[in-house]
Amino acid sequence: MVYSYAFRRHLYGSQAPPWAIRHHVLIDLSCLAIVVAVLFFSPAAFANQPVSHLQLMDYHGALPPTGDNALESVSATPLPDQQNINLGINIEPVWLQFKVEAGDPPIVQLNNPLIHQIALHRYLPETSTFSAPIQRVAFTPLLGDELGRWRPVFELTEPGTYWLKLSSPQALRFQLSQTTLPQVNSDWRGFLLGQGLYLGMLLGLLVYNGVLLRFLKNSNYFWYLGFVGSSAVYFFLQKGLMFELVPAFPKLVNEALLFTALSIGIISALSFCRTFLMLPEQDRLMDRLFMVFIVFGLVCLVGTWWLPGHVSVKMFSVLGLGTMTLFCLASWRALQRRFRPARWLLMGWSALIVGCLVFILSIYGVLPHNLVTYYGFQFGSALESLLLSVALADRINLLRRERETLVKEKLRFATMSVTDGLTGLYNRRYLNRHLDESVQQARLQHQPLSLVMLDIDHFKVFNDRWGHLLGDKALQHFADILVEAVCEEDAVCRFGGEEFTIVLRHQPVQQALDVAERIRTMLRTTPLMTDANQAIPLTCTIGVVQYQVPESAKAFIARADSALYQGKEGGRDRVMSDLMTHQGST
Ligand SMILES: Nc1nc2c(ncn2[C@@H]2O[C@H](COP(=O)(O)OP(=O)(O)OP(=O)(O)O)[C@@H](O)[C@H]2O)c(=O)[nH]1
Repeated sequence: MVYSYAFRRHLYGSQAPPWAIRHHVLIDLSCLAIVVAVLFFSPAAFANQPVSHLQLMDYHGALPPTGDNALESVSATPLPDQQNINLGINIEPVWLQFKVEAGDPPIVQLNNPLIHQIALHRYLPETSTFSAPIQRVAFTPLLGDELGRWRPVFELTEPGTYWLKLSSPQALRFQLSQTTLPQVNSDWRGFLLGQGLYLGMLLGLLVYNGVLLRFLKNSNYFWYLGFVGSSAVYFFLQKGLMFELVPAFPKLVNEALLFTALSIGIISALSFCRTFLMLPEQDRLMDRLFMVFIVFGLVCLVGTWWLPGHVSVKMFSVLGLGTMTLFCLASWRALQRRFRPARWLLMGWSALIVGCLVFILSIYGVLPHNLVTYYGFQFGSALESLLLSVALADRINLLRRERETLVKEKLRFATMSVTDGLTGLYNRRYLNRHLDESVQQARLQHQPLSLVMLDIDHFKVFNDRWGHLLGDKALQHFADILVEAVCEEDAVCRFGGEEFTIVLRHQPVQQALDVAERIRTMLRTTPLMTDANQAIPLTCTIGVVQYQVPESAKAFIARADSALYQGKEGGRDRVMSDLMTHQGST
């Protein structure tokens, strides 16, 4: 809704037409209704019942307390939310106590595979002591034939009081529920299917954008791949899938790898955003902040292998929150600069933030605990990866369009630089270049080359009598006749003032004389028509010469000019060459 409002402002400014407001309000309300419906009516994440009488024990020893009054000696606090447990970060072991009653479902499972140490003991009332740690249920792992015992699932057949020890440098957030074995397996299949879909989608994006990187060689794609690849690795490790492949994989290494993937992901995302929004060129302040966070990300990357887990968690929380804020701020500022593809970026990061928020709010019980909220972060990440891919495509499109416009502009300027503004013919600059090339070609290929130089007669008198504006029209009229009289490959140029030239490649002087005569006759028989429909006769004098090796282009022009001059001297309205004279009627 916020974006809808922002885009409305962006699209229409302050003068949004009423229909646009109605139309956006409708979209806003529909979005809100869909989000609320999905959040509240999606299937429950784990349709299992919580364990009963769950209490947090005020005891932090490594082993359960012993002695006659072992249970009574430790004070206990019932947890406010028996289903979704959030005990935060704890450096010392945490002990929980719960009860299993006759008739309860036999399986107790804890749905966080990353907790370093989980030990479950049954209280033995006869001796006032605790049993040895209870073995986890063995499952057939996804790959291989061996049985794995890495999942925190216990089969508790005997009613009684149980003590659960948890120690982990990560935040202790989980659900502890009672269920049946078929339900555990069904949940697990659903979970694996979801993870498979997520990882499959990311893999598709990786391959697709990897191919684009290969062809487009654009650094944005490199950072995008870094980000999506790290997200895939992060969730693979965070959801405990590594233990599915290698049940004995050390938890500490899993955790360090998880944070490594997270920092590489954040560094890639920061670099992606930086190059995507062209911050070094467009937003220096944001660019500096991004650089600070990239350095911080590197520090976290190294630190995670050396620092205690709970310190890493805090550092990454600051890094994550700071980065998210920066993304939104930089994208917003880019939108203000009217950089359109930034909207995809803004939507992508927002999807991740919203996903994250939904997840956190469900932990605190504000939102219901169901599939959407439990996997909110992952949903957000999937949506974000998709939107960023769209953002890349949009940006590449924009760049391509910009490049096409540049090429067109370049072509337009190149054409303008060799075109005469009044007549649309080639100008003197073009003539010089073209004649040089033609002379070279004529020399090398031993081909004839002719030059025709034309000048409107008594043009000064024409201007004086009819004015310069009509004089301009007369020049355009003459230019039209020249273009009509010659072939496309013959270069017709305005030499300057009322003087024109035609370069006739591969043509000897005899043919050039025919062309010249044709022009002279056409001009004579096609007077200039004024707006008042008055016919004004025009004539021209033409000098024609054939190239003679080894003269220069300059000397070639000078000879044509001289032939023209002779024609003027001879009485005008005629074609002259240094070989022969064609005199027309006057
Ligand atoms: N209207 C108009 N006049 C131009 C343009 N360029 C040059 N002229 C005019 O063309 C005239 C050329 O005059 P001259 O060089 O004396 O030649 P002329 O009057 O045609 O006499 P001859 O060439 O000897 O027949 C000048 O009056 C220029 O002002 C132009 O772009 N538009």
